[in-house]
Amino acid sequence: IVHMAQEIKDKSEKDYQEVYNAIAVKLREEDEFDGYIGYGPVLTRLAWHSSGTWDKNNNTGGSFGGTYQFQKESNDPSNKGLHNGAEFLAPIHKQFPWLSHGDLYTLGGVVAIQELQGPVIPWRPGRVDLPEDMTPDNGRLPDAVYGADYVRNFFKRLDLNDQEVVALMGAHCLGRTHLQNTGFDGPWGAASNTFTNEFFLNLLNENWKLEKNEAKNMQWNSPKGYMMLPTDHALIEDDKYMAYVKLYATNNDKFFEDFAKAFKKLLEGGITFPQSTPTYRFETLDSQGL
Ligand code: HEM
Ligand SMILES: CCOC(=O)c1cnc2ccccc2c1N
Repeated sequence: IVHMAQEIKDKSEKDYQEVYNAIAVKLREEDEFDGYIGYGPVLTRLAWHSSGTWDKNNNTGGSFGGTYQFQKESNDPSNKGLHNGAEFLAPIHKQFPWLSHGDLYTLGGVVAIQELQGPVIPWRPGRVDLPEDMTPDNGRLPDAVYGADYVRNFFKRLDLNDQEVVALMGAHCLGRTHLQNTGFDGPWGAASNTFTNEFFLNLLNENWKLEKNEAKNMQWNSPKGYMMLPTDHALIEDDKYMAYVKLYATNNDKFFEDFAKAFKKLLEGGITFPQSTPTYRFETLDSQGL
């Protein structure tokens, strides 16, 4: 299967910046969601989950077709809680009906990272909605209970290497686990809505203890009230991953640079863009003085 992005001839950078701003203003205004964490983290996870179904071996799934809009995908147990992000974006789709669902879900993640003071994520439009029968099967997203070998093997399907995997996992600086969504919980003074390299500093500096949580899942907890999933902790159990954890803990610019590249690659997996498709680097509200 080839997913050729369509050339959007009648929309300019200004039009897409207008969509960016509409999402960003709504994000700024609706700040009370999830105990004042806001919608940034769940929008980031929605962009990742709508892209993370891709299988490079047969080019099925991925962000192109916007199939998260169909219940077969949004009801995947792996997607529990993400309806909050989709409901947040629904009015944006009404306001800009010309934007495909795939472009909407991925753009939502770009706005979230940038408005939470993360790096600029270059983004290209042209994803085309696919019919419901093209929705990938459930079960393509990763479980949290396994170790480094599982993580490495899982991300091979998304064509992502060790360095890209560690950079991407840095997005776990945002938001929190919710027991009713995934069976993981956290004593949550630590939940953050600012994009930093803190995830890597925590991994290296906290005193982690493996404990069974209220849902009978094992997770790593620290006396200061932080938590890590087993797949998070795996990054300091494996020498190759550990090297990148140390790099990003000590070099925030390098983390931002590598995260931006890897997140773009994740959001574009499986898509062929025509030469003529522009790459947009959006302004944040702050940088526009808005
Ligand atoms: C091995 C790979 C991964 C696993 C097993 C994993 C697992 C999880 C789990 C269990 C949660 C808690 C969800 C909840 O309870 O509501 C979570 C949250 C989150 N994940 Fe991941 N994740 C992975 C990779 C990623 C990647 C690659 C990104 C983005 C680049 C990401 C972004 C997020 C964000 C932003 C949240 C917070 C969501 C919120 O606060 O509602 N994760 N993840
Ligand atoms: C920087 C403080 O946050 C963390 O160390 C951290 C670690 N793993 C997570 C895994 C899933 C969701 C949120 C997570 C999270 N917020």
